[in-house]
Amino acid sequence: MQIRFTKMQGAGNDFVVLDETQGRLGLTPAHYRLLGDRHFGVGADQILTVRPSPGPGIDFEYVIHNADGGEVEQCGNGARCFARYVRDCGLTDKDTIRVQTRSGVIAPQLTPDGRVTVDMGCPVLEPARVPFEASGLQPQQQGQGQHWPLELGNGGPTVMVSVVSMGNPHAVQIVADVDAAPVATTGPLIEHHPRFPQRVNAGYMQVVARDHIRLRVYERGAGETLACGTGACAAVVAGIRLGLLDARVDVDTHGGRLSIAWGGQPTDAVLMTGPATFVFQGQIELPDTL
Ligand SMILES: N[C@H](CCC[C@H](N)C(=O)O)C(=O)O
Repeated sequence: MQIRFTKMQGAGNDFVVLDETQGRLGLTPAHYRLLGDRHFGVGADQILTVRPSPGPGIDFEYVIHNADGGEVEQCGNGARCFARYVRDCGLTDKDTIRVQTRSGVIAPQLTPDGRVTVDMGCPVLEPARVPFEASGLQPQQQGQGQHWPLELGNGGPTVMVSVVSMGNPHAVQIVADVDAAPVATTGPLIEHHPRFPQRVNAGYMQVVARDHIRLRVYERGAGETLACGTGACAAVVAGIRLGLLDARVDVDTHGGRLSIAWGGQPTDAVLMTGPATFVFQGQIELPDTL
């Protein structure tokens, strides 16, 4: 079957965007893996699918699959590209759209400077709802936040992580220098750690100032990406709760800068602002069955 797609990127986190507003494509996890494959397919960190509104007050449905083919709850950089896509393709003329995701409704807003601001909703801070199995662990309390000891097994190190969900799970650790952080070795160990029954995105945050961090993320189902929007949100929420950051923070990633704002209360929404860029359109021949 021939599939038309649009390639987009947000701060270097790259996506294949599929349009199912006129009907379902009927893809399987193996199809999503092939689309994400950088040698045998198009290549992307995630595959984003646009679907029609599921009901009143909602403009679209937004479905996200990681490069490993698994469907996930949320993707922040993808939300900005989603908004850019539906506007540029004429699927909407709104500046602010309401989008149903697996983890709730988010509201991307196209801004005059060409960036996109997304109300990402409220963070989830209770460990059990991240989900993180904390039984038998004693956290180190710091400010309003906690550092949880995570033994990486096989004689590996014990790292201290803060756990936050933005609809998807994040484990954030503070490092002195992100460039020296062992992302490639400890990232997979954290992603697959048994205390995260849904696996987890592993964030490495260097605090530069109270309004500026550097961040790398080893993403669940995709490996290290050039930027992670929900990871930036989770890192800023963790840093504010630990008393290390103020309410507005610039997050520098290898792919570009994201700006995050959070008021500090669990009922406050996290606002993420960043770029959303069209790269190219194309079509690909996929096997009918995979
Ligand atoms: N890998 C993530 C999904 C994509 C998140 C990231 N690309 C973003 O911009 O938020 C997960 O499995 O939860």
